[in-house]
Amino acid sequence: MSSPVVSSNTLLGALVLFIATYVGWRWTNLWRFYHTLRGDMHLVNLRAHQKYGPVVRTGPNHLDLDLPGLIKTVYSSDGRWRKTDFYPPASNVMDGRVVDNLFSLQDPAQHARQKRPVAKHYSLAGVLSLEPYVDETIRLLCRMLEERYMPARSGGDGEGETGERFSPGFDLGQWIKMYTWDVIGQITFGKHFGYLRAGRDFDGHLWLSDKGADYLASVSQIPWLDRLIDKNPLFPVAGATALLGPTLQYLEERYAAARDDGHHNPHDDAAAAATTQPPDFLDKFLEAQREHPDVVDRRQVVGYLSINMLAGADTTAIAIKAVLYYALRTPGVWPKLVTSVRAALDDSTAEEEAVPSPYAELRAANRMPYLEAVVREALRMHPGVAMVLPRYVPADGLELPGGLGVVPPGTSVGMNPYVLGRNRGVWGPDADEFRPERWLRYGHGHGQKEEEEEAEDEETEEGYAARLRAMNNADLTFGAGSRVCLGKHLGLLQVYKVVATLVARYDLELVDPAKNWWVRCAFFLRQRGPDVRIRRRRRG
Ligand code: HEM
Repeated sequence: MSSPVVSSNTLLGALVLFIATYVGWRWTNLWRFYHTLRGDMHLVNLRAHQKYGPVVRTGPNHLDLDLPGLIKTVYSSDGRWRKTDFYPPASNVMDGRVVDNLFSLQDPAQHARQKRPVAKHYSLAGVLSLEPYVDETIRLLCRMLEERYMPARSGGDGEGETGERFSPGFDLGQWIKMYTWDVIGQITFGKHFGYLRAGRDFDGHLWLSDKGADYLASVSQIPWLDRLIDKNPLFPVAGATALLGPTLQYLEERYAAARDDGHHNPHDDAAAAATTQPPDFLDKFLEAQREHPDVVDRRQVVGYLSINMLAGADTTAIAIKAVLYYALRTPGVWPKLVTSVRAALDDSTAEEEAVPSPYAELRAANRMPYLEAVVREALRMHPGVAMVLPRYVPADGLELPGGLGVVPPGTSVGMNPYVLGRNRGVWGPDADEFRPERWLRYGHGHGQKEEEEEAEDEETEEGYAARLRAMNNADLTFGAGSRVCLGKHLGLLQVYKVVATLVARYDLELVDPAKNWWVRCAFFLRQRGPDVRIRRRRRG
């Protein structure tokens, strides 16, 4: 649905209608600030919609919408729906100057200019070139888990064919977080940060990234606060900028290495021939600097690097943890996932040092439809980003459906992926249930609502395509339009490969299936856990 052209008189009338219609009045941005500090904004948004309907006022100039039909309008690619002042706090300060990044930029022209030199590196083809880095990190994750929780095979103690018991319980989620951070270090700088090897957050950076998210999510509700704190030119108090510390350090190291011996510089033919490592993101960004000197300077390279850290590691960890948590605790799902993944993969995946087949091969051939369904369902139930993604209404206003009125230009409107994921109009009365089958074709061996419905309830191909389209159209997990997530392919590659590897190699169970996990919404919907027990896969 596109926005209608509205005359100024109509707009005045619309404004009155607007004021009269909306419930859930909020005269100050402070309550959003408060709930962001509390970490329950996703639930507050959801309950508000359950109580007041699809349009809720959440501040003097803010409207929160639960209208999937408007996603294509509000998150369009036409450059008219600008990101609001919510975003600039995510910029960093370097050498006393504010450095914008692809996430924080508001101006569409500047954003397009900054995105052009690097977009191809985040395409599926670009990301596949980084797959060896992901594989290497998955191997390291497995090695560390085995050393710590599955020491040498004992055999013959009556505990099954491999003779192995389940380990004591531990927080697998923390290992997943260390895995995604090490992947980001590896693909960005060609070097793990070292969390997996250390088995802990040895430099406090993972903790710092959580605190950075807490800071950003809350000051972004009252953006001038950030200008007093992080962006204060006189007395800066590090906010988002603190996250840049390790990035700058690695950047300096890599600049120095490139200067000293040309190591791993893809433009140095001798060095390129001597290394089997594919170029990492820093190589690619430095190449962008050479190719587009008018757009990319050294600060810009830091902007690109910082976004990988800021947007790429925690979101991916959240997704993987959600997949494991929901699949393990929902009756019937884990055994089905295990059967389908193990059937699709070569048995050698369970062996030492192995990771599943190339990502493109697995997904293109749709060899693991149930894993695909589980991932999509986990992202619906627990999206990595669970706050409203706000945009300014452009000059011609926004007509709401169902006679709800016209929203005046300049109003901040947006939708929350978490709320959209529970919209009963799209997902049905079981929207709160984790049911991967909803992503599959009913009646084809894996997709029926109830087993007994299978025979009479075969879904046609067209029917399934239409249903899938409706679900895809309501999905804001990765944002949409010109500001859609740049790292979607990269994130999903990491999710699929690590989950498939864990399922293929190990038996897993939750320590306490009845226990709900700890969740906190600070833009990212981060969790603690899942706490699991693990053992090597049993044969037979
Ligand atoms: C499963 C993992 C991920 C999820 C769920 C996710 C989610 C999102 C969402 C919802 C947005 C839109 C935010 C908005 O409109 O306010 C976004 C933007 C973005 N994401 Fe991701 N993300 C993931 C992984 C990644 C990775 C791995 C990277 C890069 C290494 C990345 C880089 C970005 C960037 C650069 C943007 C801003 C795009 C722009 O405005 O042009 N993301 N992400």
